[in-house]
Amino acid sequence: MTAQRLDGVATAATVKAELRARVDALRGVGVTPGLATLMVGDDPASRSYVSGKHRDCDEVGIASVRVELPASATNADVHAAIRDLNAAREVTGFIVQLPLPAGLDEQAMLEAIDPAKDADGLHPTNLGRLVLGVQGPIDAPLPCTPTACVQLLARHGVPLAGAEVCVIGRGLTVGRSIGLLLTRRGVDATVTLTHSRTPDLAEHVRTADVVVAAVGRPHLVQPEWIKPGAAVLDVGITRERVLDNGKARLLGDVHPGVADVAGWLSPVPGGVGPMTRVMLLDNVVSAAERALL
Ligand SMILES: Nc1nc2c(c(=O)[nH]1)N[C@@H](CN(C=O)c1ccc(C(=O)N[C@@H](CCC(=O)O)C(=O)O)cc1)CN2
Repeated sequence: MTAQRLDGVATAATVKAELRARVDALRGVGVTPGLATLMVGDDPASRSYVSGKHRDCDEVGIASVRVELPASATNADVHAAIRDLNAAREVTGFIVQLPLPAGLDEQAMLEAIDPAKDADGLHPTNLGRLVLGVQGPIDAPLPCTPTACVQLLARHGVPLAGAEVCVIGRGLTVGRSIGLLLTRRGVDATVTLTHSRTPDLAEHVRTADVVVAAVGRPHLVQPEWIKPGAAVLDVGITRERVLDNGKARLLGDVHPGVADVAGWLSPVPGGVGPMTRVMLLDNVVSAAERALL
């Protein structure tokens, strides 16, 4: 079997076209959605992700503002920048790019963001709404990578109702919240959350109809772990230095041989990553729409 590709680039292009129409409608009533990014330090991967977010904004007509602080910034400096963004009228939503340099209190920064402007959906109030199952006419911001995973599966027709999902990884941006989305009414999957200390990890994966690998350990998930025909989402990205051409090779958490067993597989690059970026735009546009209600 050769798995069907869960194509994040093509699906993101479809979502961007939908977002462009929503942005045009907002502009029609005098509202321009605006995203700000706050980056501290000079991590090359973070810099490239942040640049991608601004390019995406340009493509769909969202205004964007880039705020940068040096790696030497203190907790007080970052708090001050967050306060400014909370107050900035032209900023509909913003993110603090993670990870922050060592010594900065990541949790305190996320909590300092105005929940109404939390474009990442990682503020405790918004995660709490997800736990409580609060759903309004326009959802509160949802965490971007988990929604990216659900959308990528749903838009490729992967059945989720009644599916057994095994999530590997308990990190903030994916593992801790994806189960809440997958078990929502209307999605109706059954979720097992595993992590690097789970004994017999392979046994949990073997019974899953859908596997979400988000641990950041290259090629951890082996072909013989996968139930034939299962859908496999590769969320991990590790940069391996390739010195010949100076470029880094990107490795996912899933061994390439999984493509011979799985029914669907998201590639790295080109799978969940591009979808994560459009889900961020969706949160920004939704925040502007919510403000009009
Ligand atoms: N504030 C946040 N910080 C971080 C998040 C997040 O959701 N919010 N997630 C990751 C990084 N990230 C977004 O910020 C992100 C990572 C990767 C991609 C992506 O498109 N990857 C490409 C490969 C690009 C490359 O590395 O060359 C792909 O998979 O095709 C988008 C967003 C941690 N920080």
